Amino acid sequence: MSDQAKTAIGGDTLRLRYETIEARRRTLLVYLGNGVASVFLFGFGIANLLEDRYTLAWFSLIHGCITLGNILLLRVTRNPDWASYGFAYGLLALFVFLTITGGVDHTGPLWGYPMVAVALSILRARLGLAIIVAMLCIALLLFLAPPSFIEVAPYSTAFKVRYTATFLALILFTWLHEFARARSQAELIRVSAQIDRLSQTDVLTDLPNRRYMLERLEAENSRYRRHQRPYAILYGDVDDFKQINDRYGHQAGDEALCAIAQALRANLRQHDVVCRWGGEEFLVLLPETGADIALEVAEKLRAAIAAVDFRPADGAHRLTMSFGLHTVLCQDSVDHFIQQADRKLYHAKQTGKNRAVAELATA
Ligand SMILES: Nc1nc2c(ncn2[C@@H]2O[C@H](COP(=O)(O)OP(=O)(O)OP(=O)(O)O)[C@@H](O)[C@H]2O)c(=O)[nH]1
Repeated sequence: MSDQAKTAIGGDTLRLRYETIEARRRTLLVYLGNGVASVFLFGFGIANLLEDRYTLAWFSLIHGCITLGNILLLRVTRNPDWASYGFAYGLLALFVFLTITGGVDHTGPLWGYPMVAVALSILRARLGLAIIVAMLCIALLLFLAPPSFIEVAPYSTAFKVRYTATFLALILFTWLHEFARARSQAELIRVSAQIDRLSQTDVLTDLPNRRYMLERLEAENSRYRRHQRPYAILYGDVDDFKQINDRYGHQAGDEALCAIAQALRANLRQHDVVCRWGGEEFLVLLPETGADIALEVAEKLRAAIAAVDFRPADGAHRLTMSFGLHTVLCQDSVDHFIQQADRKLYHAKQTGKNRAVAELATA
């Protein structure tokens, strides 16, 4: 298949689709994560205020404001990345604070565990893992810091050792999970792209098939509705193809179709699309092309097919092809335009074959 068709049919489209879904999922999670964090932080803040724990209270309330700010930022920028950075900062700051003060009855660092899950589901995998590793490093530094440098809640040595070990295990399993998930996701995209490509490709000629062409035609037709830029459809049919099958066999017929497909592809621009429409019929879409150029292209293709050096087993056969071409200059359905091209093709067959017909006689 041509490079042009490969990029269109290949994994890029699927990857793009996947990234759009992923961006939507992240936006939703950033809203949700910041929303839940705001509720918790304001709740903690008020509870701590009522119990006269002012440092904890103000810290919670300030970070509650930061998470609310993240929600506003996301609404304004529509970019989940900025709000994610704000959220990552909030998580880290909250973790540092809870570890230093010990929270309620020295249970503060335990909030690190749910934070791991939250960081991974809301932040991108790489940023999420970086935040988790940063949390562990911060916890270690605070556990080891001399009291003269910073006063940290008095955790027992047994707690520090077990906390570090369990946090390390959590990081390891989280990383393994993330690694396996990323790999299977990449594989899924690859296989889906392959299936997508196969479902839109003609097995014999490796050209795009009718299904793919119909999608492209619909897209081109909607573009016409928006911008009124003309486009052209060439309907090509190999002349006396039955004779090739009858004289040289079906295999030679298949080879002729492949040679024709190659010649058509080689004589079109990068953004034109050619497909095997069915049997010995081919359809060409010429985007943003007026009637004069379309006729020139049809003539060029006709001449290119006539010049194909096709030599079946014990003989030589001159391949020729007839074309009906229709330039879209008004709004109607794709089916209607194909029918118009088909009528002109019929006329080309009736008037001697090996020709391109752009207009039907009005008389
Ligand atoms: N080898 C081969 N033959 C095919 C394939 N698809 C369709 N055909 C044959 O193509 C032939 C088309 O014959 P017709 O519709 O009579 O057309 P034609 O002989 O080209 O005559 P005109 O269109 O009037 O020039 C039929 O014999 C089909 O069996 C294919 O994939 N491989």
